[in-house]
Amino acid sequence: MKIDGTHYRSIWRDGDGTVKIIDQRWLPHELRIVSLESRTAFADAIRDMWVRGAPLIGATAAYGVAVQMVADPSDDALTETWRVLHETRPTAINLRWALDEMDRLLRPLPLEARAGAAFARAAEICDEDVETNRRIGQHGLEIIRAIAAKKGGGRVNVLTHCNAGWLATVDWGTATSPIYHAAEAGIDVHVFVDETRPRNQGAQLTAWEMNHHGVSHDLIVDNAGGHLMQHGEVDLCIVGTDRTTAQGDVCNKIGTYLKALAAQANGVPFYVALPSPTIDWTVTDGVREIPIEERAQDEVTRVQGRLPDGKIGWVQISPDGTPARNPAFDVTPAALVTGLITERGVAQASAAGLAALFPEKA
Ligand SMILES: CSC[C@H]1O[C@H](OP(=O)(O)O)[C@H](O)[C@@H]1O
Repeated sequence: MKIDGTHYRSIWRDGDGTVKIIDQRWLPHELRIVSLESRTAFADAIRDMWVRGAPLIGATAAYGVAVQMVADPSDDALTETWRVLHETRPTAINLRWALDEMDRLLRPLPLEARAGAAFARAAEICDEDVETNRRIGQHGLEIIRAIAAKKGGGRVNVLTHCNAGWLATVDWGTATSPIYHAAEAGIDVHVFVDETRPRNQGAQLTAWEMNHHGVSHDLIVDNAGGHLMQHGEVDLCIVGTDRTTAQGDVCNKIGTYLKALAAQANGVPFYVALPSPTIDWTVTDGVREIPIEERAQDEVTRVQGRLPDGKIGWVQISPDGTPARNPAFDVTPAALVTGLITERGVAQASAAGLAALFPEKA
């Protein structure tokens, strides 16, 4: 995506051969680019959310394997890298998908061929993600265009949760791709950006993206969405996903389920932007089977931002020693999902719906 005239992806291999990322912990206040040069650095970057978002986590892990193959291409190193990177975050299926992809590709190869093949595959995974998200945008654009037509060309108000933007992927984003495509098609689109506690990916990242892309938006507290829907101010919701089951149950950032309940209660279409690597074909019951990451309590008891001295830091918002729970995701049952916007088109949130678009998986 273009930032001040420069085109960025959220991860790339630089001309000097190093892998660069945008360290998202410092956005929106500072755009910090860092190199990841060891398996440990890649693991830290995923675990501590320097990069986040299911597709980007997968792409980062793929490059993490490639960097490790330079250091040590042995079978043991390949196995240990799978383990070290896989244990960083348990919920986004793209992490396991990418690690399995790399392992399947590399293990049959001679050691001396592994690093080159790994970097080539990691680059392909990035390019595939960009194309997948572009197609999601095209399919999602038609949904927004139809709503605009029903409103006589009036403004289409979209609510989104967390950041499923280009910062959560390699480019375009998933939930934001239809929004960007609609804006570029000249449709009057407005976005309600859920701040998304506790890590505020909406306030810090989606608002930053909307600003830079010139998309009209309002930042809202997470608890305002139901009220806006009740008052007819939301035409549709589009969110991302970290893992969607073959039956269409959608695991996404904590709070998504509540938005889906409010959407159903108010007759607001609730769409999920779903790149196919995010489908876990092995899971049937999302609510009971998808592992939900529990993150540190201090993400709840503190909030990060720019301090009075201009530095970026954390402010405690609750009494010392306040205990907290911090489940990072929840699961929205398929029955609450209007449609799954995939790179192959819009599917019903059901086994039949996904099988119709992905017959090879059925
Ligand atoms: C396009 S996937 C984005 C997805 O990932 C986010 O989680 P996190 O920021 O913790 O990695 C959130 O669930 C987004 O919807």
